[in-house]
Amino acid sequence: MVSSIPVAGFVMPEINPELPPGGIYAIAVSLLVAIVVIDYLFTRPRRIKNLPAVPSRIPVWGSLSILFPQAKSSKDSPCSKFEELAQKYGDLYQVRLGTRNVVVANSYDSILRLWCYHNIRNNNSRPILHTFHGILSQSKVYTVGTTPFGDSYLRSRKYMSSRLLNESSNRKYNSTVISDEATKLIKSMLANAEYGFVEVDITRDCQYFHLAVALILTYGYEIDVCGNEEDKKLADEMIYVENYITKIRSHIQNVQDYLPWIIRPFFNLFSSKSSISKQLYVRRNKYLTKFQNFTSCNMNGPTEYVCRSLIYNYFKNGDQDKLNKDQLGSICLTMVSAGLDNTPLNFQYAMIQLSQSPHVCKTARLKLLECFDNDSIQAWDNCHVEASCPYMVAIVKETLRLFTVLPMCLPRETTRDIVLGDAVIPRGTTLFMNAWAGNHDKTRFYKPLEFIPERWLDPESGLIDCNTRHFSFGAGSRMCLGNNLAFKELYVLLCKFLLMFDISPGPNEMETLNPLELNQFPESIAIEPIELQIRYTIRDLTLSKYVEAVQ
Ligand code: HEM
Repeated sequence: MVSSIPVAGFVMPEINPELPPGGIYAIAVSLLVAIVVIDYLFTRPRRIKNLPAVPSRIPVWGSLSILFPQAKSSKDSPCSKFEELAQKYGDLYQVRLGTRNVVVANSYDSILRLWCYHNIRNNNSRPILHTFHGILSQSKVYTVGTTPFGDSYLRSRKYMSSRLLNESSNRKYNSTVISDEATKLIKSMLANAEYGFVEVDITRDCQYFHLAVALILTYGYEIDVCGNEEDKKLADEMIYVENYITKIRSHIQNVQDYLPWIIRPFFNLFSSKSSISKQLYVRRNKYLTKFQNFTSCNMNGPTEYVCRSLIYNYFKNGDQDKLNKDQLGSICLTMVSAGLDNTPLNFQYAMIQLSQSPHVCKTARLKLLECFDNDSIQAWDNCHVEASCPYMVAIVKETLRLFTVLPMCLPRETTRDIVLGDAVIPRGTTLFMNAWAGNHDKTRFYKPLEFIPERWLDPESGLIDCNTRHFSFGAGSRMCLGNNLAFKELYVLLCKFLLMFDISPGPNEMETLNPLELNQFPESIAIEPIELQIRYTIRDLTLSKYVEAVQ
């Protein structure tokens, strides 16, 4: 309603603050129409023909509610929500998340179709995400796993694989380091054992173990968390910072990554991520520089560990033409962050399962000892050389499958068109692997939520059945590069723990063994079980005396 007030010879219109209800509706409807039109013209991603689509009724937003608000229970975790949608739309479908059209694979077969076979080279990039690549990584040096496809990525991956992780000579050396560090971990448990047992949640000790291995291989730096208070503080700082960064960089937690750039500042206003991440990056740089300086200072009088380290050999061999300093930095970053949570969390979950499965422990021990003439000391000293016990390999595989520490894997981006039946998934499309759904696919895994190591063994030969796989390390051309190292760490730890201890439930009551229900952070990228103590009782006194005497 407009009235008139005479001012100095002319008439000014006055807006009546009390708009009639019709006016408010008119404004609301115009706004809505504007949003729909803008969405239609600018932000709506193009749907892929002939591929089932989850209906998207909310402009700009689409189905982002799958990732937001934050999950409170296992049912709200994104992998469960995506799996639920698969019951209606099939195991492979497209879903609109903000401005992105994401293709999600939710079964064993659909993951193989999209990540392996002839598509193996067509989906080998990572999407650029605003929170991680824009805000968190201010130095623009990413881990190998988060670097988009290109020359830099290829060089880093190749160098890391050949010089550090996968060639037979470094695999042999890595196994020796793993064995020594596993022995140190168990020695510290023996030292803490009162009345012949110790009750502990092993995750933190296992993080120290993994960190020690990673620092020796990368820098030749020997961290001593048991004997040196400064080193312990340093290890705790690294574990805290790396865990925090992993949590806030998640591709399934940051809805702003999927929204138009114009809306993002609004989300950032209510989020302290930006300022926290700046502090975390300063803290991370501090320890990375410390290790780099350590190796540089020891170039002229190197210890054996320094001599075998990645950094020492990079400078000694003059590899600057193969890899520039940023790419080397990217590998170092990967080494200190990748696996720091994943490996220990898997190991703790294996211990949770074994504490409830005395028959599995008994069989495992018998089978392991059989490989070493029933001599526990020989088994202790040599179990790292080769993964020669199929039953132990089966336990590791079953843990990785059932636990699925990264239930939504890491996101991918297609680098070429992918043809799937009548559908063409265009280049540049984001793909999500629901690894949880693939690893618990009933059509492939009998009783998928039960811990059955035998499922990995050929019933006739007793050897590992190579026709089945799991997706906990991802799949295809960007599959986890550290899978051999992580596997060996789990294998050696498992062998040594089973040789040394009887593993039984601790004081905590376990209401469930379902990893999703044990998870403290259902919305997070990784499954982190609530703290659970397990009882480790020394079973072989001769062996424990032998290990205590090891220098
Ligand atoms: C149990 C422990 C671990 C698990 C479950 C795990 C899992 C994963 C997963 C799911 C991916 C994404 C794969 C894909 O997109 O298909 C990945 C990537 C990667 N992981 Fe691991 N990881 C573990 C330990 C490690 C360790 C110890 C290292 C390094 C020493 C490592 C290095 C990498 C690298 C470099 C990539 C990126 C590969 C690429 O993008 O080319 N991981 N990991």
